[in-house]
Amino acid sequence: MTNPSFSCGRLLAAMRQANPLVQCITNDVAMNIAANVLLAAGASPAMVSAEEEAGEFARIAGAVTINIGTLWSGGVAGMLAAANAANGAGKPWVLDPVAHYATGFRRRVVGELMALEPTILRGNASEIMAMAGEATRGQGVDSGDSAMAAQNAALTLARRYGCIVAVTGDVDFVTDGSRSATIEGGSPLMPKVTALGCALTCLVGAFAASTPDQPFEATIAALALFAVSGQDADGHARGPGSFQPLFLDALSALGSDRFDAEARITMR
Ligand SMILES: Nc1ncnc2c1ncn2[C@@H]1O[C@H](COP(=O)(O)OP(=O)(O)O)[C@@H](O)[C@H]1O
Ligand SMILES: Cc1ncsc1CCOP(=O)(O)O
Ligand SMILES: [Mg+2]
Repeated sequence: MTNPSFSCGRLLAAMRQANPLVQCITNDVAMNIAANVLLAAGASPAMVSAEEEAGEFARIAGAVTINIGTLWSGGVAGMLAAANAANGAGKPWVLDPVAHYATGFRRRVVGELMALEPTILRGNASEIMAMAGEATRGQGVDSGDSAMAAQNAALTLARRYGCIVAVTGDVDFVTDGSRSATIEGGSPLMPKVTALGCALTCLVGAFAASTPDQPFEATIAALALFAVSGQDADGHARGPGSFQPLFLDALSALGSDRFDAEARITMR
């Protein structure tokens, strides 16, 4: 167990300097908070999902993120077009398989998207465990499992699909199948604010866009930024309602030096 050999503060500074354009194909619940999270952190979000333009836009974006939270049949072609275009242009893309275990439609679409080999898969513990074929206690979009319990599933998926897997919860876990890291921090109020996980998936896209050669490190930095900012907001929040604006303020206020000092990352 060691400290990371890279600086999250430097990755944050690089991301802010690049102000990367991130194409977010996300769900109807997450649209607003995800865009605000990216703006507060220092990236440039664009919610572009229609079949007619999703592929064309992916070629000019720095990264694409795809989230199936409010899946409907008319949305699938745009997701596939964006993922294919990202692959064709050598851009990283991130998949968030929200509640994929709940219905056959979701399972089928996630299967089609996984076949296109996302750079990074980000889900809560129940989603990651179910994707590896394990029994879970997830209920709809909410996890019923701890991220610690999902570590083996994350390793299995990273090796099977050759991607980075990020599983979030009270403690986050990131792996590329050989290297792994845990990230501590955050707040118990975070799962009480809807779509924060979806917003985090978009933020992973922002870091991957500015550091495309290091998707493992980029993913850790994004999760650590949420962990430190969540902890900062928790100290002042009175509940989930006041937490959300405090969290946006904390994301934008965090400087690189304090980020490096406060991030609790352990390489395993
Ligand atoms: N009990 C908790 N304590 C601290 N942070 C948490 C807790 N649960 C979730 N988080 C944080 O909330 C964010 C969203 O994660 P999660 O709730 O697992 O995703 P989702 O919203 O997709 O279910 C992550 O940054 C995660 O670390
Ligand atoms: C409530 C809800 N219903 C469909 S998507 C969604 C948001 C889920 O957000 P998260 O996965 O970040 O909890
Ligand atoms: Mg989620």
